[in-house]
Amino acid sequence: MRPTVPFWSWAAKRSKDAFRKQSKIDNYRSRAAYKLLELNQKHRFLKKGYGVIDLGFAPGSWSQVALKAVGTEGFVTAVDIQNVSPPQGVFPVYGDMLDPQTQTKILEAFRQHRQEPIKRELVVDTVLSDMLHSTTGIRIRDHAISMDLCNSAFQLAKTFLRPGGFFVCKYYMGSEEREFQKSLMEVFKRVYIEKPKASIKESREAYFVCLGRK
Ligand SMILES: C[S@@+](CC[C@H](N)C(=O)[O-])C[C@H]1O[C@@H](n2cnc3c(N)ncnc32)[C@H](O)[C@@H]1O
Repeated sequence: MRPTVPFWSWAAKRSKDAFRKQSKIDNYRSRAAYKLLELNQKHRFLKKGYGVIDLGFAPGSWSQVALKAVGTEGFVTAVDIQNVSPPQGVFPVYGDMLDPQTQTKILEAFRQHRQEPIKRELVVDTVLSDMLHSTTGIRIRDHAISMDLCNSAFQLAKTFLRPGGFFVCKYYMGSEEREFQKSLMEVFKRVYIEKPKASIKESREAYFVCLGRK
């Protein structure tokens, strides 16, 4: 019988395959869904009616989780460099987040998709980034590319987030993370580093969870 505690609190003790199997049962596009579910259960950055930008959405399990959490009154705009169909109800923007033009594309997408006054279009509640490049195995290089992705997500968060808003950002551990964390702390009231249970222990990924944009 399924225990009543959250799935990820017992699955991690079994095997990483437990998350993959469960994602098939729960109809998530990948096991990454459980990372977001766990982070959100702890920090509550996805709520009914929220507007969310999901960076690096493909294949789409974070968008699925976000869409369910925000409901029909909220919206999810999802960005990826890959041309993957998003989950139904999620509005896609295709582009490279390292290209400054992509931010303009996102703004355009808001204009087309949301028929509201321009003032509202610039304000979202939560920016998620699960972006990661194909890692090379060379730690310094993988860390440097990841920090570039984090910085592009942070720039976007500063442009689009309302005061009090939230920013969740995956990074590949390395020497520049402290400096990046300091920049986050200038913009957000609280900044946490998290390693959710569905994240493979040996992997060097972790997440900044930033609460309360100043
Ligand atoms: C780990 S996957 C994200 C998984 C996703 N959160 C989910 O739940 O299905 C990382 C994604 O980041 C995207 N990505 C990597 N570099 C990018 C870039 N420069 N611009 C936009 N997306 C990028 C990749 O294409 C990939 O789809």
